[in-house]
Amino acid sequence: MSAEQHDRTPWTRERVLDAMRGRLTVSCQAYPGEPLRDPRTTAQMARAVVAGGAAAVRVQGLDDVAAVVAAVDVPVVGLWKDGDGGVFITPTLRHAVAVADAGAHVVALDGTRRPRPDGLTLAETVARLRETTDALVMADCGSLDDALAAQDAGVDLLGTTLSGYTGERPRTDGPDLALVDEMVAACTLPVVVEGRVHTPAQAAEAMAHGAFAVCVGTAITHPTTLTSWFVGAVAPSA
Ligand SMILES: CC(=O)N[C@H](C=O)[C@@H](O)[C@H](O)[C@H](O)COP(=O)(O)O
Repeated sequence: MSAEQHDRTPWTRERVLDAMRGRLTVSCQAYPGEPLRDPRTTAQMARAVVAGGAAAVRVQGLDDVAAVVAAVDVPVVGLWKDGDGGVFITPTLRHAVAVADAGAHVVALDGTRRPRPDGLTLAETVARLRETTDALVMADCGSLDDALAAQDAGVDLLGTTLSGYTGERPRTDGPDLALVDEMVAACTLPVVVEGRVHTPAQAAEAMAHGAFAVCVGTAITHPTTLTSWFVGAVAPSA
């Protein structure tokens, strides 16, 4: 089906989970000031990764979420990054509602135990969000304690997204498979392995560790970083 011929079947909770289960989600993000930072470009990138077999896409920013929802027929995991330190991934209820209103099928938000800027708990945020939307909620976690608390708070999916970025876990070279093991053993919710999955072998390893799905960003959609890897290899001292 082309992007012009949209499948209008609603993305129910079960349909979203079925689409993502055991498959690859690709994060399509360009950061402020970067050459590819444009919702139209993000939508083209999303179409490109779906053409390659991505089962879902993860997208940052309200305009980008809306553009991508209109461009592809796979679930869109939306988020709104605000700030660059502390709690910055969809940090407040207001951000989460806006992401859902932009059309995201899954709202990804900070799923850590840190205080949120609006003073709400994660449980309060999830409960209030559910009053306005049927979108699923993905908690971006940085540790097992985050994941257990997020599960208690009522989210639908747990991500390892923030492992290595909150001070609770080391920033491993590849995905934090030790955390994956802990989360798969201790949590009942689906675990999305996200963060520093840089090779197909690492993605396969994450699945073998019990991941519900794997989400890859940089290694597929961030050419500036990819280029720097090669630059460093070709001319290590440049
Ligand atoms: C920590 C943080 O801000 N993570 C962000 C979350 O949306 C993105 O910058 C990452 O690109 C995404 O999680 C995918 O991870 P990776 O690009 O490592 O495959």
